Amino acid sequence: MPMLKDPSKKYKPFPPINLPDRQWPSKTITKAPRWLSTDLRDGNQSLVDPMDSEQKWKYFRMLVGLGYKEIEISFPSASQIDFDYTRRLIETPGAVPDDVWLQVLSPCREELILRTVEAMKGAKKAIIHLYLATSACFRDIVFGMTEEESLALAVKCTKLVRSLTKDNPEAQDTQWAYEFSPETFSDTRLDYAIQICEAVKEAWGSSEENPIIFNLPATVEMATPNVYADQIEYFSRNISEREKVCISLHPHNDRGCAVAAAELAQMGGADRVEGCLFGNGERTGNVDLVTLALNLYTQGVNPNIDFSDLTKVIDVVEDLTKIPVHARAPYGGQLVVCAFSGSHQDAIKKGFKKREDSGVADDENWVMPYLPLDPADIGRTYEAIIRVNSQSGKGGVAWIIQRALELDMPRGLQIAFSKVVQKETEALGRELKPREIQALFEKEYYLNTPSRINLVDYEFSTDRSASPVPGMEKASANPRRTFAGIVSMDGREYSIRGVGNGPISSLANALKCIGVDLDVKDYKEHAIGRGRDTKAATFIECIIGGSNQQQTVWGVGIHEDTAQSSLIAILSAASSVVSSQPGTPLPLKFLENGLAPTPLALGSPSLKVAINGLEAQAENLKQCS
Ligand SMILES: CC(=O)SCCNC(=O)CCNC(=O)[C@H](O)C(C)(C)COP(=O)(O)OP(=O)(O)OC[C@H]1O[C@@H](n2cnc3c(N)ncnc32)[C@H](O)[C@@H]1OP(=O)(O)O
Ligand SMILES: CC(C)C(=O)C(=O)O
Repeated sequence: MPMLKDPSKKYKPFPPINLPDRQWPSKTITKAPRWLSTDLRDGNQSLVDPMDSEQKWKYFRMLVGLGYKEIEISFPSASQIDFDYTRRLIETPGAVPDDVWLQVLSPCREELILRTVEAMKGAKKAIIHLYLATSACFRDIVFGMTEEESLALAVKCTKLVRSLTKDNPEAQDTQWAYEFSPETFSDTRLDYAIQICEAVKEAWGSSEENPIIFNLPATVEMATPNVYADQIEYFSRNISEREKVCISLHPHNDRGCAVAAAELAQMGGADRVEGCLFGNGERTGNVDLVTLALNLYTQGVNPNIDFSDLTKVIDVVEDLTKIPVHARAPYGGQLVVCAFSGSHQDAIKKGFKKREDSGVADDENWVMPYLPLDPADIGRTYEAIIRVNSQSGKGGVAWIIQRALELDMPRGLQIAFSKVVQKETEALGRELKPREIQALFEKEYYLNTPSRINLVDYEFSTDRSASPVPGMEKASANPRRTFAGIVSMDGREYSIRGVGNGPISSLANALKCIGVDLDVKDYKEHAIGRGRDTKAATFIECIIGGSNQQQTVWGVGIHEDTAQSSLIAILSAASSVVSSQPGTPLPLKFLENGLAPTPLALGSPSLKVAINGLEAQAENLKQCS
């Protein structure tokens, strides 16, 4: 049957709560609640294959390590596995830290309560948790009980627990606490929920030091989160001896709003939250404890749970539950601290740069586009933050090169190299990993890969008498440099010579001897590292081709010596020219015959050479051998 055109006959809207003076909307959460992890009970009971004792043991250790102090470990009357596991925890010395409460669940059935309490014998701190559904729907359909009958059963079972625990002279080594859940609370007539809890409180005998826990579950999430907040505030304002009561939340996620419901309901007065890591649990799950904790953290509130190594937590949870954490799960998802798209990457890169430049300490003032949390705080690396596919732009690519090689690429090089990356991602039809991008960069600019053209030997000489510009008198202000050296290209060696007003231009001019006609347009350098290990990184932008078909070519050089780094950058650009242009290098017969032929004269004059004038150009041609 298709979806109904008019669903209003089948589904009724949840009635609003009459609480005109509600206070919670103007409250903020300023401290962490008491947390109860029910991963090993509600989480476990909803797994295809519930955990065995060994797996529960491992999970428990992780929860303790994360900082949980109240852990619902089992439903001991359900299975021998759960019973034995409970015993093992209690009987193994040191397994349960002194400040951790073990909680176990039982229905309101005498024989099951007896078994449950028996399972907890000898525990240091034990919470016995009984549940009984109180909504009309459950009372009618499941139990066939009136409100009065349900109340009487809850009181009777509470008294039984009391007699077996805190009133039992033989059980005085244990510190007992009691939790009662009017299951389906959020669908229960509110005054009845309060009435049954009052009766249970009376039966248990609560105190301020050890308050009774009323766990008020949204067993099935049926309304918007504000309704749950109203229900909790109403309960909190109307239950007697509020100081002797701990109000606990247990939201399920049927409408996808469990986190919001838990947060608003804390504003409504709740003290404690029950849930599971990554929202495991019945159907759509219990409320996600990771999200709740890290939501608090990003508001500057310490959640008292340590998710510094969230990836490890994910590994353990996935391994034991056999349920993968969704790639987009808040905080934990594989994709949530990373950006693929160009404008996001650009903003994040600028954000990190600004943060670095401002010198702000790691634990201070997080202001970052697109990232509500510093990924480093939950153990995530930069590799996870920016990932590159065909949707990415220059910013993301530059970020990866910056992190991998410490190179601060000039904008023009970023644009040029991101086109190379784009081509590769499109050709492969997939994301490129940082290592692949680094390798592509090194190959493209001949870093760590043999360059087509290499310097074998060279020297510079300075001619202070020569005027760089014909007719200029004061030549010594701008001395001319001559590069003379041997380069190897594709296994052959050539002697080349060139004149310019600096090392870069003289080498660039000398390269004309082997048919590489490039003009230096821009030059940038910066230091890499500090102290003795400092290196220089040089980026040179060159122009090739005649005025009609000019192209930009980039060269990159890295060397301990700044001058060498510049020369390497020129050779890197020259190698790209040689590789990209058919017909280059020049036919060897020209080279072997000495002077370079016409193609040299056709290239556009370099800026430097233009200043030097045609005379220098002619001189360069003469230098080639
Ligand atoms: C919302 C929650 O998550 S509640 C926790 C749910 N977790 C589990 O159920 C996991 C463990 N459960 C089990 O192992 C079993 O269901 C047991 C041991 C509790 C009971 O097993 P069984 O006796 O075989 O009964 P069954 O599984 O069919 O449960 C239904 C019975 O429990 C009753 N029941 C359900 N909830 C409660 C309750 N809170 N108090 C008393 N009785 C209850 C039902 O009315 C029904 O009784 P009926 O058979 O007289 O009609
Ligand atoms: C036992 C109760 C607390 C429960 O799991 C629920 O209502 O979802």
